[in-house]
Amino acid sequence: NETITIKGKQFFILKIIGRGGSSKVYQVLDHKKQLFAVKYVDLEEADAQTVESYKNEIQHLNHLQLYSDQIIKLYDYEITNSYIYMLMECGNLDLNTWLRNRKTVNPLDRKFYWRNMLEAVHTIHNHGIIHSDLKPANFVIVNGSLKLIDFGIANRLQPDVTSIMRDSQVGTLNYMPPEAIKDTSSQPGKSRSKICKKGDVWSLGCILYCMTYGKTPFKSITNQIAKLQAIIDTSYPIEFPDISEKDLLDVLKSCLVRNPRERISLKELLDHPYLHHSP
Ligand SMILES: CN1CCC(Oc2ccc(-c3[nH]nc4cccc(OCC5CCCCC5)c34)cc2)CC1
Repeated sequence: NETITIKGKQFFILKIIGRGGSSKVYQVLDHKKQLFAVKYVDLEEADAQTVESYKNEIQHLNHLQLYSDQIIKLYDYEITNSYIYMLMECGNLDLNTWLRNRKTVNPLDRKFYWRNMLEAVHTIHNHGIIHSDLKPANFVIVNGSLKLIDFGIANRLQPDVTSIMRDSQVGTLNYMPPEAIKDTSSQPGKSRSKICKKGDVWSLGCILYCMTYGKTPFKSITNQIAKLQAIIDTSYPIEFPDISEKDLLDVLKSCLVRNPRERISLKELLDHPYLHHSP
């Protein structure tokens, strides 16, 4: 069986969890049979800017360990000119897979997971990080609670079409905020518009919408251009079928406001009755 050595410690590969363009995530065991996730990044093809973005993500992940349990644990890492190894906490399941496997989400799980997501994103915002590409695949369930596994800082290494991380929802538009689509200031391609924290609130709202209604607000529009148009079209109404949890309905309507200035803030979401009142 294959092994990986990080800072002199040997790990036994159990299986591959996911793979991207030049990155792979393995489930491994150490000599004490403790389970870990190891993220491997091949830097041979990476340009200096990409290497820099990975180092930046690792520095932030390493620093934010101290601030919240809802950030995935990073135990150690090894960076050379040709590869990166990150030794991380291993979860049971990513939220995207978990959502895909179930029709409905029970209200208690939904509220608990919402609290976890808010805490994780509040933590990165407090340290000046705006994810700007939040989706269920960025969260993993570890012993029943959700943890954020990446900050959207590291460039998406050019995914070779064959092994694109199919479960990681790379490139989905279903969680994209209107202002990111309309934002003409950022030059096309490379730099996603990280214009403001409210964009992450819209994406989180789309995740909660999916946990409430079983699909994201614009899921039914399959044509990508039509989908982008609907997201920015204020005359295209987002449907909010009536539900018994009125606080939840208010959270959804407050997150999915197209004007970022009128959209609820993360701070207000943390104080919202949905998190504090029983059912
Ligand atoms: C489809 N199948 C996949 C494996 C398994 O789900 C996961 C298990 C562990 C994890 C994980 N833990 N720590 C992790 C630390 C970093 C990255 C991680 O994943 C990355 C990427 C893997 C593909 C799905 C999106 C996240 C990490 C994540 C998914 C069961 C479902």
